[in-house]
Amino acid sequence: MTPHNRAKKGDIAKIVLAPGDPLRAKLVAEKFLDQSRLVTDVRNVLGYTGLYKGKEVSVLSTGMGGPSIGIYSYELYNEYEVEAIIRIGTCGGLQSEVGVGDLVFAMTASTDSAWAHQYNLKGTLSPCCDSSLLLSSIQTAQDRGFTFHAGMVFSSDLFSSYNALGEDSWRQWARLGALAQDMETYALYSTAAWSKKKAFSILTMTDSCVSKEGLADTQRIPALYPMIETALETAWGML
Ligand SMILES: O=P(O)(O)O[C@H]1O[C@H](CO)[C@@H](O)[C@H]1O
Ligand SMILES: O=c1cc[nH]c(=O)[nH]1
Repeated sequence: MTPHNRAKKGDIAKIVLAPGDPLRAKLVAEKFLDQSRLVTDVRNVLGYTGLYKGKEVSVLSTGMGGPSIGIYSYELYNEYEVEAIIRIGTCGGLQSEVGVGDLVFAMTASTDSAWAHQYNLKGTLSPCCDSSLLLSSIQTAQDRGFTFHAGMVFSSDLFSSYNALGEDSWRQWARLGALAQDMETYALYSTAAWSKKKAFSILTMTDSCVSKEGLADTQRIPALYPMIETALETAWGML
């Protein structure tokens, strides 16, 4: 147990899917896992463990932003002996070729946050995903015909659609190739590197900063299924 997680040590599987939204964790548990059970609900941050095709997988929400996923992922890796975390998040699209509903595989993350200052580096940290999780997800997406893009994402402390920098704050990151903007991948990959564990972010593009298109409320949940299926297949292959 930790101040943020009441699960006991053996209650959490070696691989954890990590959405920001607690209700997305509940959805994964109820719709995609067999025999799922709630293992933590501290602060209403929901965590479940169940079976996917006979193998044990957990899903734990991480809240929004680097500091929040930083706490949950640090505890999972270092207190619960979790080997790999696969984030299943939404993102803002920063390139015209990334369509609404497409998957974005984050090979690396850039950031405007001071997250890496804690490591006392004399330079800039560019954390990357685990290559085996990336390759496995590419295979699943190809097999199932899911449209995906793999490359750099921009993890911001600011929500992409509105912040004091103005609605064009994302453009320079896009100019340098960022596919999408989320808020957690940089902190997750850094925490995995520090903990000597694996991480991978699979994102669904729900709101395009380029075209201003987005998913309607009724489309939001089913649009996340390809991401969830890809993450579960990838987890299953690692177990
Ligand atoms: O859908 P989730 O996983 O929460 O991810 C995205 O959505 C939130 C912003 O709406 C941020 O957490 C961002 O990274
Ligand atoms: O960070 C995010 C997440 C979803 N949609 C956005 O526009 N930004």
